[in-house]
Amino acid sequence: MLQAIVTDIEGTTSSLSFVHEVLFPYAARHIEDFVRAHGHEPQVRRLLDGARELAGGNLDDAQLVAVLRRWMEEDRKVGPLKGLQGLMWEEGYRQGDFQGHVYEDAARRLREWHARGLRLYVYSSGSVHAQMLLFRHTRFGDLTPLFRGYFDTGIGGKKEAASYAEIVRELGLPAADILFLSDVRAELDAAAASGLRTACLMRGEGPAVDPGPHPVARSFDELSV
Ligand SMILES: CSCCC(=O)C(=O)COP(=O)(O)O
Ligand SMILES: [Mg+2]
Repeated sequence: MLQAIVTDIEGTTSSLSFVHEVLFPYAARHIEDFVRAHGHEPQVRRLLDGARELAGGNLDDAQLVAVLRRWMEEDRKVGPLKGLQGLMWEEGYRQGDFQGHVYEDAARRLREWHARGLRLYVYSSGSVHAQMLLFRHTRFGDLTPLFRGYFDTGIGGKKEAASYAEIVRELGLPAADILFLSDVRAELDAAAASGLRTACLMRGEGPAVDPGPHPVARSFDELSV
């Protein structure tokens, strides 16, 4: 029996264009000022040090900013970058520069599934902080009360079966009672390898994906839940 749903964000609950045309450019524009203004704060310093270590060099902050901008262009899913992006987006949400994009069908079905007692979780490469900000500031209001928990790459990469095995362990449910939703075939393959049910969201944005053996839905309305 289905007991829990774990959902991806970009391309699944939310549009690719919001992430790539609003969030990423906002962070790229603000990174330099952000590092100058907040680089001395322990949380930001830790993330910058983590990025410097990953970059493998003895870089000063200006060089590091250039590396972080390149990583954003390459859509690198690395923890320190994702952590810094979340902190920068916080200001954007607070100032009303943008709202978190969530498809209408996703907001409605998440509410319905929550009311039916299904346990809902998020698993995204964006930091947990960034995930909560997005769902807190939507045109449908604050959706964060719908979710029991949030996972980011701290638990492992989204294309690795071990990450889903760890999520199953944390949820304390049989893997077969958990449905994972994503628009990325490799993520769905990894979840299926750990025994989760899967469904591939194909919302018609971006290049068409080969869903392989995964059931396909064009919106949350087409999911058999
Ligand atoms: C958490 S909001 C921003 C999404 C993001 O930064 C990202 O990299 C998208 O990753 P996803 O795993 O949701 O495809
Ligand atoms: Mg996605």
